[in-house]
Amino acid sequence: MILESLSLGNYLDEHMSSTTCVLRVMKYQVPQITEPTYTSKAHTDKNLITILYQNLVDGLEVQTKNGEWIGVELSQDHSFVIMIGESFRAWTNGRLHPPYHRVRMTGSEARYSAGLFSLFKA
Ligand SMILES: O=C(O)CCC(=O)C(=O)O
Ligand SMILES: [Fe+2]
Repeated sequence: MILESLSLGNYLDEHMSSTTCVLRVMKYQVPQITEPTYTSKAHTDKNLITILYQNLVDGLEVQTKNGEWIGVELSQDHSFVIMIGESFRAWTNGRLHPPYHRVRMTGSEARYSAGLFSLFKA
């Protein structure tokens, strides 16, 4: 869909055959202090596209263009967040921008998330 919107639909097969995916499951421990803690530093992903799933405990924050951090609120419990990474920015000659994001932990429950990271084959 992204490629089609950039009139790059003809490159879809080439794209699919030159990329691979890594699935990573993450656990964020309950913070030891009562204030909210940032358990992942603000970053952009370096791969092509990331598909994220967070299980029950929210915490993902994304930075807007004017520098404001907003918590990602999903419309339904079992929704996915899709973000592009730096490789996709390079691949589209800077037409799309990967978002800075981080994870903010509050409360008393550990947080689990799963990320499917697509990247160019080595
Ligand atoms: O756990 C999350 O929701 C975000 C993880 C993340 O940003 C990453 O692994 O690059
Ligand atoms: Fe990330």
